Amino acid sequence: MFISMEPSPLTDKIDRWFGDLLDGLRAYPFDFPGTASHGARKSRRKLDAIFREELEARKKVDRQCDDLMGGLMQMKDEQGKKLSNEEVVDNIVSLVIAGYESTTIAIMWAVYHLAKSPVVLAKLREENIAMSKSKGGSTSTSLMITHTDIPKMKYTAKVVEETIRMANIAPMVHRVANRDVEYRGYTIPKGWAVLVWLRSLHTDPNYYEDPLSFNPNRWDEPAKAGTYQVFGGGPRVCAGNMLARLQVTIILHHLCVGYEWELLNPDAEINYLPHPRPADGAAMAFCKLST
Ligand code: HEM
Repeated sequence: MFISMEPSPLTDKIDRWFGDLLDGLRAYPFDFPGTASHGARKSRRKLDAIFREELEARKKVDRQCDDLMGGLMQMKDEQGKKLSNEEVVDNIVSLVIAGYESTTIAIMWAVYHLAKSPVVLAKLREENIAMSKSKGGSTSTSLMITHTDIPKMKYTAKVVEETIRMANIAPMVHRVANRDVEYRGYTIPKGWAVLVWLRSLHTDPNYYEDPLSFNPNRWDEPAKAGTYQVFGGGPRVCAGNMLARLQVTIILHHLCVGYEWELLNPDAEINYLPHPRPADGAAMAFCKLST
């Protein structure tokens, strides 16, 4: 998908290097052997080398592939200028981390919460089966949903939003104070790095009643201004936020119309860094829904 590689021992290594990179992203930035940050930098260099080698090989024989690297190689700005090698590689690494891991985790949490919330799942299934039938599908056969169907799936949208709130996939964002800022009697001096702890916003009972319960109905009303920043905010707000919502919606449609599932370890411990996920990776058993 990213560079059209078949699964191999090398792709396993690439997976591990991306894992190291993620570990370092949310760790203290201490760059000496044994730290997560040091490991992340080493793995980043290995990823760069692999992607650069592939890029140069493609350029040498003018090979065009229908994958992310191929798309980035073709991109031009308004002046017709293409991306440099470094920009192609940086974009691949960023998109895997920002756009692939994040959505995968959102989908995992959606399925996790639904497994624990049969009433919500039943309501979600009802809406999605009705949508499927209206398009000529049967109770257990989902059809392709399109951009005209999605705005009609009001309950599904609430399930997606509640999943993303609860998941806190990006528990914090990084900022630098561009002026002295007074906050609750403290001064944050200009130039200081700041961690904005988004997770605490989304789990604050002042803003979300019973914040740790999975309750899509809370989205009957929009969140209070400034209290919902799952995709960050300002000019650097997540570039893929609508795509992420779309991906979770589509996969939930197909899963809830066609399948049922259960968590194998519903009480598994949750790890919060670098991304929140159950310690067992959310092991589940799926089976096709009987008609
Ligand atoms: C549920 C899934 C996702 C979550 C929770 C998420 C969250 C975030 C957050 C919190 C930021 C930082 C924003 C800030 O600093 O204010 C961000 C940045 C970004 N995200 Fe996402 N994201 C998701 C999916 C995606 C997808 C699917 C893509 C693209 C395919 C994507 C691309 C990006 C990019 C390119 C940035 C950097 C934007 C910039 O610095 O200008 N994200 N995301």
